[in-house]
Amino acid sequence: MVDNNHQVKHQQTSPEWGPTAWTHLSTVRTQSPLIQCITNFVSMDLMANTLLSAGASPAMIHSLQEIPDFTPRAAALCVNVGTLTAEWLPAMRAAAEAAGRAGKPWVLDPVAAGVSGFRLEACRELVGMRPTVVRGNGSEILALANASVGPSKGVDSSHESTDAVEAAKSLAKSSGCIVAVSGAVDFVTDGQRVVGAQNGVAMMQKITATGCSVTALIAAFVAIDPLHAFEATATALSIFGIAGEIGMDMAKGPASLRVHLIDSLYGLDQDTVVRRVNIISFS
Ligand SMILES: Nc1ncnc2c1ncn2[C@@H]1O[C@H](COP(=O)(O)OP(=O)(O)OP(=O)(O)O)[C@@H](O)[C@H]1O
Ligand SMILES: Cc1ncsc1CCO
Ligand SMILES: [Mg+2]
Repeated sequence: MVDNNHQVKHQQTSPEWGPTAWTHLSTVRTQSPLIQCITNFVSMDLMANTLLSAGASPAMIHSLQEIPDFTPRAAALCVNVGTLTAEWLPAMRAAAEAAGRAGKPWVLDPVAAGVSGFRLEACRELVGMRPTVVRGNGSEILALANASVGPSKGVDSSHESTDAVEAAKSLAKSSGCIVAVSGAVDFVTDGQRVVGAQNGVAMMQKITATGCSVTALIAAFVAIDPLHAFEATATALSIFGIAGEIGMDMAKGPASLRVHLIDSLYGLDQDTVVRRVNIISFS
């Protein structure tokens, strides 16, 4: 499907993705799903504001003591290991378990999965608890799929997303999760099907926590369409990318893109979404 020169073969476009993406976004706006986020200190602000501007309701609630009461009431859970410590891991486990028991979807962001044995083991344990979706950058998905700690740039990717498509497929097959790899093309796979969302701008990589934030947006989309997690993951990635594209027209650099991205996500209308969604199938 993707050869060594990163040339994608057997592409197929589907006219249904635009209307599906609009249905997902407008349903998030009308239902305003409550999304529990256990996330890193860097991403809390952008993640919460991304969810709010999309119409969802974020709650950064991470204490172990509150999980039994709170997690079953959330529409979905987002777990992000960006600033992981041994003290935070029990809350992540407990929330994942509580979401699973309540039948609520949950999404894992395996930030910097390959930088240490501690982090890799924690991520692999969480993947074993069967998140609905795992979303990482190329290096993170490769580290998880290969169970390898290796030289890396930390939280940033040193791989293209195309480098990790086969790893994503094998991780999806072995875990039973939907796996998404972000980058110039955001790939989504269930182990069989692969689609690529081709929206977004490169400058989004220069804003910390855009990846974390799109993972939370995936949680919101999956919350309102849990039976179609594959599709909801692809449309969330595409919508976030479109917000970045429109935001970029007004931005002077990363700081102003961060502001305009949020404003653009808030202001997206049906015509713009249907016209700009660029998701293709590889089969
Ligand atoms: N070259 C690119 N062109 C277009 N969009 C991109 C590009 N690189 C990244 N993006 C977009 O930027 C967002 C973040 O993706 P990225 O792969 O940088 O995540 P990440 O490394 O996990 O980020 P972080 O850890 O800072 O949250 C995604 O929406 C992705 O589609
Ligand atoms: C920069 C950074 N360090 C730990 S988490 C995080 C946010 C992007 O993943
Ligand atoms: Mg990340």
